[in-house]
Amino acid sequence: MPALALKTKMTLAVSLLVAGIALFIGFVNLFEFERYYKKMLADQQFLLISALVDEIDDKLATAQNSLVAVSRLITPGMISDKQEAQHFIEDRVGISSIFEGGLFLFSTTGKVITHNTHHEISSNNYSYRDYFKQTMATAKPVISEPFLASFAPYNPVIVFTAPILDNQGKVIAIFAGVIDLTKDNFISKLSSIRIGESGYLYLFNRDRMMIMHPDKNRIFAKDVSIGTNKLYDAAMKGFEGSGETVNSRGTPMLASFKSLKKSGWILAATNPQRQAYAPLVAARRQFYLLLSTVIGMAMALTWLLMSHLTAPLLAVIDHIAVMPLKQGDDRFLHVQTRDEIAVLATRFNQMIMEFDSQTEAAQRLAAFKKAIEADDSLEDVYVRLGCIFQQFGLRDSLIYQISDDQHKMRLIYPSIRDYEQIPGDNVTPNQSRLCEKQPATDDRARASLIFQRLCSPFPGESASPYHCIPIIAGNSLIGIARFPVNPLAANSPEMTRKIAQAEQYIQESLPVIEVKRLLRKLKESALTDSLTGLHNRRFLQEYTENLVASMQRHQKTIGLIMCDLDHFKQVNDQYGHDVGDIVLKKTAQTIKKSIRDSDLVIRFGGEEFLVVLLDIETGSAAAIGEKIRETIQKTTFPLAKGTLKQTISLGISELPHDTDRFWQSIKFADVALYQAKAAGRNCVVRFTEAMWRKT
Ligand SMILES: Nc1nc2c(ncn2[C@@H]2O[C@H](COP(=O)(O)OP(=O)(O)OP(=O)(O)O)[C@@H](O)[C@H]2O)c(=O)[nH]1
Repeated sequence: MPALALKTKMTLAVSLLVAGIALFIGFVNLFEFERYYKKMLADQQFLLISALVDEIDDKLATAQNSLVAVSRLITPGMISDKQEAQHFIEDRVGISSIFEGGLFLFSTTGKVITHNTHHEISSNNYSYRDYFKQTMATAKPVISEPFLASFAPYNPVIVFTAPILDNQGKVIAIFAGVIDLTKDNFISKLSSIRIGESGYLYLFNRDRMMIMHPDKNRIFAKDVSIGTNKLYDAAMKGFEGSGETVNSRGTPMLASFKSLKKSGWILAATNPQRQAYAPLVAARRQFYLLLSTVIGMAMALTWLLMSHLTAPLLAVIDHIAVMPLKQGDDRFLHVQTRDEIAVLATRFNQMIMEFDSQTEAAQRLAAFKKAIEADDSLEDVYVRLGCIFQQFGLRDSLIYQISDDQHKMRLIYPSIRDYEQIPGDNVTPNQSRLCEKQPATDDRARASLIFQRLCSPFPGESASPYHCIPIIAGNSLIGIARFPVNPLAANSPEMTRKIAQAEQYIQESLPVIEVKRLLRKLKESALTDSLTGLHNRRFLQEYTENLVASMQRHQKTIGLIMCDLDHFKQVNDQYGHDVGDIVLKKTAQTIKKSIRDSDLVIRFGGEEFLVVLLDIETGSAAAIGEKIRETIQKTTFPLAKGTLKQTISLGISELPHDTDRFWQSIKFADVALYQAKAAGRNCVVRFTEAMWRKT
């Protein structure tokens, strides 16, 4: 099925609706009208023949009564005197006009005594005729069935009889009047009556014989055989009324039947349905014409209306089609209507705004990712995350970093320098019930790491709860972001949205955080001596210079002590390398313990350690060196069997006293160490300029 426009669909729908309603109403009315019209027509037709039947019955009765009245004037003398009878009949002008077929006086034997016709019929005997027999038998007036006269021109006739009785009531003669059906009289007149254009009347008797018919040839015919005309058959059985039927010639007719009282004959009026119902056909045609006009107008009106109504919608469609070419405010829809199309336009505009805000959010997120990738340190990333949370409106958010062993958490945002008293710093994660890391033994437990719900405050914090988002890298909890919330609005849509945003930024940061963590670890391992855990020479190169420069800016004194175990080769040779390693580790720990935490100990070479003393009293480095030497000397190194004693030689220099150049100062300490070795080892030698000149 082809795709139809909304306008077409609506037009079709409305037209169908109008057509349906119009058809329903029209057909109901038309049906009622047709029913009423047909009934009215049938009733009228029946009324007409009823009136005619009454008239014919009246006429027959009048004719018969007139005949009987005249018959009473006939005397027995007239019956025996043919001459007198002849005069009597000829004088009966009035009755002759009714019985224009002739007046007859019959003897009781059926002989014609006299008559007033011009035919020679006196010798005929009519005792065989039914009307004669019946009159003689009943001594009552009779109207005969039609029959052909026995004299020329042998016309169809009806005979009325009136018996002439003697004093005893015995029939002594019969007076008869003949009605010639071919002549102009009240019966033959029926054939000239027309119903409408081609409807007509006919008269038939109970023998199915046609008495009167417009078609003269059918008079006396018995040509309506049983079954050819159902109403005709019904009339034979006594039906009186009107109805539709098909006549013996196969034409559908509206026919009415009514029988005459006097003779029992049946008068029929029949009218071809085609003609009788012609007004109905015209009405039906009018109806179809009207219906087509109404549907046509409905279609045209609907089309116009829909064109008007869908115009804004089409404008919306056109606008959307060229949307990719538009920019800025041009992308928004402006609809003047206040209907669903306006709602559609509003939703569309909202969608664009939503799209814009999402694009902006995506761009912000992309910019954020770029920024954190460029950040130097992990701390910078966390600080940037914290700033973003502030931008979302998540004020006073906190970000904790979890130690690798998962036992300590340290506040990393806001900077500890700004908020030193914030509770939670160095609180173990376990102390906050909901922030604790679940053991990642199975998938469910792992999933439980990704929770996001209200945290109870840490011990010592105010009672206000937090939303908590764990920061998880791999299977490890590496941080926790906490957002203080108003308990009443903890789960408000606004808060949920902000937390979801924070969650998204954390998720997007995770790869960068992870990479930076790995890099840091890598770097730390590169700067650390794996045997002793001390910083190595590379660390010295990368970091110490800055530190020393800062000290110099603040005019602080830095002491450098170069330490070297005495005869260490022998330890290796005598006890093996493993023991040598143990000695080195313990020496490192011993040196570290002998100085301040803020001082640095570097594994400078194989069995060589460089101690960098920060911010010392000028000239005090040698004393610290001496302290180290003494401590080493007193230290007992345990062996598998027995113990080992070890001494150490130390060379001292001071910055800026000896030189203001760091690496040169190290060199001076090394020169002093050389002097200590030369002096017999297990001693501390302070660098002097003379030593430098010697080398
Ligand atoms: N076990 C062990 N030995 C090391 C390590 N690094 C350097 N050494 C050894 O330290 C010894 C240093 O020997 P030397 O430079 O001859 O000096 P010394 O034997 O201490 O003698 P003096 O310094 O002159 O007192 C060498 O035998 C190195 O193999 C280490 O990491 N472990």
